[in-house]
This record gives sequence, C-alpha cells and structure tokens, in this order.
Amino acid sequence: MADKKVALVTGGAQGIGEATVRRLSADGFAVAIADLNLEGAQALADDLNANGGTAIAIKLDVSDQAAVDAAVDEAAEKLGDFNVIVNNAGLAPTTPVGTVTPEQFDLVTRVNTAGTMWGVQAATRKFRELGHGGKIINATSQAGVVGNPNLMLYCSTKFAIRGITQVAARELAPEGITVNAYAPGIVKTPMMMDIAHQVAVNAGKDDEWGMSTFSKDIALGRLSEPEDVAAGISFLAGPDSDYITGHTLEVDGGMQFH
Ligand SMILES: NC(=O)C1=CN([C@@H]2O[C@H](COP(=O)(O)OP(=O)(O)OC[C@H]3O[C@@H](n4cnc5c(N)ncnc54)[C@H](O)[C@@H]3O)[C@@H](O)[C@H]2O)C=CC1
Ligand SMILES: CC(=O)C(C)=O
Repeated sequence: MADKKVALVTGGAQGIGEATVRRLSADGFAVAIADLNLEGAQALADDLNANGGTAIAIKLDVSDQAAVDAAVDEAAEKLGDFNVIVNNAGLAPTTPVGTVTPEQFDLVTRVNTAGTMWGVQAATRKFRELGHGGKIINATSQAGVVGNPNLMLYCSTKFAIRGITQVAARELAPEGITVNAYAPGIVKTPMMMDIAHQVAVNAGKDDEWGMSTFSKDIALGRLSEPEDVAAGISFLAGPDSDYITGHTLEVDGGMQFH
C-alpha cells in the first residue's frame, strides 16, 4: 500500500488540469499527469518532485481507450495504488449553428464524451482489481448545464458527461465508488482565451471585448482562476465529499441558479 493516495488527472499539463495537479499534490496525493503534451506534463512533474511532491508524467490521448487503460495501470504500478481519476481533458471549438462538420463532431465527441467514458471504465476496472472503492470526477461545464450560443458541439458533449456521471454514480455506489462532476464557469485558461479570441474575430472586435462578453453574467463579478476550480475538485477528491455522488458541483461564480 502506498503512503500517499494516488490520483490521475487527464489534460493535467495546463489550465484547470495543471491547477488541479498542483492542488492535489499539495493535498498529499501522488499524482499522475496524463496529457497529449508530454513535455508540459513532464516539466510539471519535475517541478512537483523537486518540491516535495510525488508525480509522474504519462503521454495520453484520452480518445484512445486502450491508452487510457494503460495510463491507469501505469499510475497504479508506479505510484503504488489508485484512488481518484479526474477526467479533465477536453476540446472546445466555437461552432455557430451551421458550421459543425462530421469530422469535427467525431473528434470532439471522441475526446470529450468517449474520453470521459474510457476514464470512468478504466478507473472502475482498477478499483475492482485493487479491491477498494474510489472517486471518479468528470469535467462538465456551465455549458453542460445551459446551452451556450456558439458552442453547440461542445455543449452536446458536456451535457452527455453529466449523463455519464449520473449513470455511473447509481451503478457504482454499492462498490464504494463515487462519481461526481465539476462545472466551471469562465476560467482564465488557454482554452477560454481561444474561445474569446474567436468570438472577437467573428464580431470584428479585440480579445478583451471577446472575454468581456463572457463575464457579464457572473454574480461574483470576476472571471474564474483555474485555482478556483481546483479547490472544488480537491473537495470532490477528498473525504469530506464521501456522502456525495452523482452531483455536479458548479464552480462558476454564480452564473446560474436553479
Ligand atoms: N476554461 C474554461 O473556461 C472552462 C473549461 N471547462 C472544462 O475544463 C477542462 C479543462 O479546460 P481548460 O483547462 O480550460 O483547457 P485547456 O485547453 O487550457 O487545457 C487542456 C489540456 O488538455 C490536454 N488535452 C487536449 N486533448 C487531449 C487528449 N485528447 N488527451 C489528453 N489530453 C488532452 C491539452 O494538451 C491541455 O494540456 C475541459 O474539459 C473543459 O471543457 C469547463 C468550463 C469552462
Ligand atoms: C469553455 C466553456 O466551458 C464555457 C465557455 O463555458
């Protein structure tokens, strides 16, 4: 048995994933950073290992089911246990109605929806092998709770991820496995900068204007830092959330109330 609990974070090399890796490491987890961007993941692992943490980097494309299985196996073998998966990797192209192509549909659905499903299945298999429960945490979005203009394809995957979360939560509860999701709002990451840029280009405006169009509905009056979301994920990964499953934690500064 490892002396630290073990978490794997997909898309962990930048943005919300990086903040989550840093937060879970500070919480005492050994962390596997699984990302398409191996160089970024390795640099982050090196930084954590040099500062008292325990981390490994794994090159992973979450749309490849066998690769997700192998990443979970590698994390468990090298870090000595497996307790939490954060299915965080995702793609968010701007797709006004009329612009989605079959190729784009396949790519985004394979990464966001299938990638999450492969993560849920791989973690479940590993928890069963190890003979203990665990925590599965999936990235949805405020755009998985309400439809967002210009994000039809992305929204379809983020709504689907809430469905995956609820089904898995009901099925896996008897095995001591909880399954929850987090729904960030507008977070200052490379993904969000790209969306704001695209919206600005379409309107003939600058990036600052593009980002400001997203901030007007936030009750708390500021955009989200990646660390705000990581704090919510830390709660879902830790013991204080043991009696919560099938839930979507909206970490969005109050973008919608229902
Ligand atoms: N930034 C935001 O405002 C919001 C983000 N989210 C969700 O949070 C999650 C993280 O978002 P950000 O940090 O903003 O994204 P980001 O684009 O800044 O970072 C994503 C990371 O995932 C990796 N990645 C991309 N495709 C991958 C694949 N096929 N396999 C493995 N790794 C892959 C990238 O290399 C990158 O390191 C995503 O699921 C996103 O949909 C949800 C709501 C708002
Ligand atoms: C990227 C995203 O999830 C938004 C804009 O809600």
